[in-house]
Amino acid sequence: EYFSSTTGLEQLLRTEVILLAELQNYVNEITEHAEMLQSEINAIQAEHLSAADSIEGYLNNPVNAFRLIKRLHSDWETFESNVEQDASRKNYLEAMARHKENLSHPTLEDFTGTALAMTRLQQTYQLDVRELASGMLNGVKYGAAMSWQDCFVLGQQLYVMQDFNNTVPWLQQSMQLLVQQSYGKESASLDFMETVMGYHESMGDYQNAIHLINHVLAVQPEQRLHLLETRAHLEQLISDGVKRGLMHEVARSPDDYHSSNEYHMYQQVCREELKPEPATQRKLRCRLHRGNGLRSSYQPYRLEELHLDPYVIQVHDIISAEETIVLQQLARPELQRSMVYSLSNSEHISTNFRISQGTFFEYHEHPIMQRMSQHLENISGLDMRSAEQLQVANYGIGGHYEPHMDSFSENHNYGINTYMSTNRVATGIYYLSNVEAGGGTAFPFLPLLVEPERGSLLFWYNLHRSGDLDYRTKHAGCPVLMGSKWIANVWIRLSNQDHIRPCDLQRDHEISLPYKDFK
Ligand SMILES: O=C(O)CCC(=O)C(=O)O
Ligand SMILES: [Fe+2]
Repeated sequence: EYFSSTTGLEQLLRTEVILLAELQNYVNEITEHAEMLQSEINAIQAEHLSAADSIEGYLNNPVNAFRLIKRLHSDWETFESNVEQDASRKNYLEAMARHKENLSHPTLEDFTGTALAMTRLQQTYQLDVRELASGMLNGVKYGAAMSWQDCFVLGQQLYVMQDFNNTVPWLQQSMQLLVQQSYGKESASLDFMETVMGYHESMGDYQNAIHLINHVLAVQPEQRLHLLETRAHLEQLISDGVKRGLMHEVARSPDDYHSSNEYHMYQQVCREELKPEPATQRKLRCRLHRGNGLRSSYQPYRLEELHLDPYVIQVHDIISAEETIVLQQLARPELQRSMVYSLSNSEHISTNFRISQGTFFEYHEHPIMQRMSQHLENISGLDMRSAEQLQVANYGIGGHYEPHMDSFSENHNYGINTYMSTNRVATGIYYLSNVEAGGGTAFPFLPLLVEPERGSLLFWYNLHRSGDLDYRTKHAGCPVLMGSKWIANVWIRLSNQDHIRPCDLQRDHEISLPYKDFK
């Protein structure tokens, strides 16, 4: 699977390099062949030119007579067998068949995933389709523009995925680009345009369907008479005010999580439209923290409070840039599509609400990992023997993790009885990269956005002191708009932590209950 991380895309780029070389090879071969045939043509034409002066005189020459007969008797046959034996086409197709077997190729799921990622980015960051298609983001040119075909194929894929709300703007964008660009006038292009017209028609976008018909008719008025009828029909629908078609029919069902207030707030936090109140921020401090005295040989930590209740901190410059790169390199070959635990069927599944790739390590596998664990112990005082394995994860463009709790719900079945059968009291996220745009960690209820900062650690408690879930700590990874996001997750279990974070006899969980079923 390629769309869920940047490392997957690197493989696809390598595939394309090889395919490109193969096609170049084919073009070189046919060019060489064509050049050889051209020189034969030129030579024979030169003969004819000299014959044209005096045909009789030319043919009276026995050498010329011999050469003409020889050419027609054998040379032309040679040309034919030459063309027949030209293996370049066959070689190319065979090579391509081999490449299809051996090289990385995106699947339909990748294609669907990447189309979905585009609309996710568009919606979360409220991007203008026109700007996005022109290769601009927030007024900055970031890459090549999309062609009208690119926009159409994206629209078509969204149509297939029945995301009709998002289909329309992409089809319309493709229309707009089409009328600006010069387009092919050959029949195949016009056929394609008719197909595109059909999409507009079934969406109920009659105006644009007519627009396309006019384009096609301007080029081939006689051959495409059937379009006159379609156009008259569409014009009638418009003048009757008929609003039919998929774009008028589908409204997203209101119980979809993506229409909820909570999801809306999450997206606002990702866009930095929703921020903590100045009054709560004023109480926050930055300080140097010596750690809990366990390993005083470390430099004091540069600790920044991000929220007091629930307690969320970011500790800056804990691991070096070089160390973050080492961790990425160790993880790269092991990455797998990230899974989430499904309560309903008690197994790990891949879903669209978490799109990233990840892998797990034991802390003793590498000294950097061991130090990461020690730092967390030093900063929080928690017993790291109760930590889960280190999870390194990578998010590609559009990769995200929708709002969720890291702690397990009250009715979670832990199975066998070890430290793993207690809840996740705290979470630590080491950021192993910066992210060029988007990709922050969002807490919609606080409402807080933490920007990934290479080498820093984000830490918070998921549970109240009573051990109850603190629903305010619901959080998410905003979609990566530009760049590649690397993190390392540490989940610390409640087992053995009593001496550090004594549980409260008063249940202090009421304060977060309103967020439990926030919709
Ligand atoms: O990517 C992020 O910023 C958050 C990741 C996260 O919440 C998780 O992996 O549980
Ligand atoms: Fe999480």
